[in-house]
Amino acid sequence: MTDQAPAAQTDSPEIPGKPVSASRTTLSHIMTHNDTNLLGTVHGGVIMKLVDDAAGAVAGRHSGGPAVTASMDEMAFFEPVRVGDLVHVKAQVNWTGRTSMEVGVRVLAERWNESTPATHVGSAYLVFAAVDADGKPRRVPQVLPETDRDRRRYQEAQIRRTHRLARRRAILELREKRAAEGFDD
Ligand SMILES: CC(=O)SCCNC(=O)CCNC(=O)[C@H](O)C(C)(C)COP(=O)(O)OP(=O)(O)OC[C@H]1O[C@@H](n2cnc3c(N)ncnc32)[C@H](O)[C@@H]1OP(=O)(O)O
Repeated sequence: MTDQAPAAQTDSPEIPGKPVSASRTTLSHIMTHNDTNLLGTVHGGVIMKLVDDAAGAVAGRHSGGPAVTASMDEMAFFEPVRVGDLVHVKAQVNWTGRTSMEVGVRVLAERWNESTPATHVGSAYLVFAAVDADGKPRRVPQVLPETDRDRRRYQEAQIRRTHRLARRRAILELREKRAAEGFDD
């Protein structure tokens, strides 16, 4: 079940859809001692910055202009990243709404000077809103999934979207109810 049909599909036929592959991007970076936390492994915040950078590039490419991070959820770290790891941050648009896009990101790490298989060290889902020159949301092209994997990711993103909206609505309703009961918290 979805909360709505993507608006690009229904009320903005003048914007042609774009395939997932048109904006898919990989950002790669070698981790150094500047990137470590107090435990000596790479700081999660350093990885999150790369994730936001890669996702922002994808959102800008897909929407054809500026896009801002609206939310980042389900950032998961599976394995520690170490100094000397070559980190690849792979990002693609999973889903589009009227003015927002969900970008899925996979983080892989391999030793910078060894040809061993890369390890999947993290994943994240971010929502970006495309904005105009005044910072107001603007319409985005509908994303066109091309492979079975793209289609699965699109369907999973719709489920996350439904849950994000339901969670936001439930919290707003609770706050309104408490305010009506006289709570000032
Ligand atoms: C790349 C960077 O580093 S940017 C820096 C960090 N980010 C920012 O500064 C963004 C600050 N926030 C904002 O400017 C605004 O809140 C915006 C543009 C994200 C949203 O503006 P609003 O006036 O709330 O617009 P609106 O409610 O229409 O939301 C726009 C779209 O974003 C989606 N959205 C807004 N907030 C969220 C959220 N917290 N989580 C998920 N989606 C969201 C909406 O569902 C809507 O999508 P749709 O049109 O596809 O249905």
